[in-house]
Amino acid sequence: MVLELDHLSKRYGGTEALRDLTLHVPAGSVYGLLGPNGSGKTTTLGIALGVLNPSGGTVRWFGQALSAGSKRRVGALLETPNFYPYLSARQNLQVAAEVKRADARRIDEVLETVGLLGRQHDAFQSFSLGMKQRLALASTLLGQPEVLVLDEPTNGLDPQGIAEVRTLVQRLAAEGKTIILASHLLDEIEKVCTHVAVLQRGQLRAAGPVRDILTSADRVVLRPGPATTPAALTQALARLPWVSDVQAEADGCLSAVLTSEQHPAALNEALFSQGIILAGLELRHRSLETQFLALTS
Ligand SMILES: Nc1ncnc2c1ncn2[C@@H]1O[C@H](COP(=O)(O)OP(=O)(O)OP(=O)(O)O)[C@@H](O)[C@H]1O
Repeated sequence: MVLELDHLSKRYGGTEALRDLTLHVPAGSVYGLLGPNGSGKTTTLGIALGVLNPSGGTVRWFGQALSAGSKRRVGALLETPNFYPYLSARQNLQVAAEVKRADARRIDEVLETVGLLGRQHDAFQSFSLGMKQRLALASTLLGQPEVLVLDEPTNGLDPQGIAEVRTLVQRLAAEGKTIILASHLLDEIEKVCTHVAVLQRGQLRAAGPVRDILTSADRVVLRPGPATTPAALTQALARLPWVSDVQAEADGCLSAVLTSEQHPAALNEALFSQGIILAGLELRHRSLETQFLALTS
């Protein structure tokens, strides 16, 4: 595991910002921390990075307690950092390289990575918010971190800026970096993350691969044919181990959840072989919003 947070708690006076939070980030994952404002994402990242002290619990990076050595392997972007408005992108990175004691010869490479090589001589103040955010990422990349920690990296960006930052995150992940990303946007988590932890009021609601947490709950709605009673259909469904959570719907219909490998057509076939003829079969996608609300309600 790249990062192991175990039983973290955090109190700010009377506010309990985190309660018994345990989450483990596998190497190579793009790990999303998803939750509404105030759910404890920033607090979690702050504790992980050692800028906030937890009230309880432990933080381990690469299997060890946080140290100067492990900090060097982690790059963080918690808020848009201050660059010099009149200096160019390149000049700002030169300053950053000096502050971080990073190799200034890597400036071309990081500018290329974030797609700003062509704008390297333009003043920071002329940049769009998305470009500013990409320059911030470039600055973080100067230290060649293995892990990137990003807090709401697309906040305040227009759709194009959002798309640029997302593409960049995906590109960095493809290069093998582990990325930990806090966001209140489901859509963002679904588009870029492999794993997600859902936080609500400082508590973990669910965690695991995005596919399991956010998209496994599509339901199939079955309308029995004229010769089939709902009871017979229920019995037939009970014989299929890959069908779960059968529920009655309006108009004598039933709905159920299939394991992710199974296609609705296979269900139709399996029921037909038991002598059940359906008058209708329809896949009902639960919107991510509905799933998120269900997780956090
Ligand atoms: N310095 C502080 N003093 C007191 N309370 C705080 C402090 N920082 C955070 N909190 C509280 O802790 C809780 C979690 O806040 P946190 O910023 O971690 O949430 P978040 O999910 O990152 O939300 P946001 O996206 O709004 O930053 C909130 O109730 C917040 O008001």
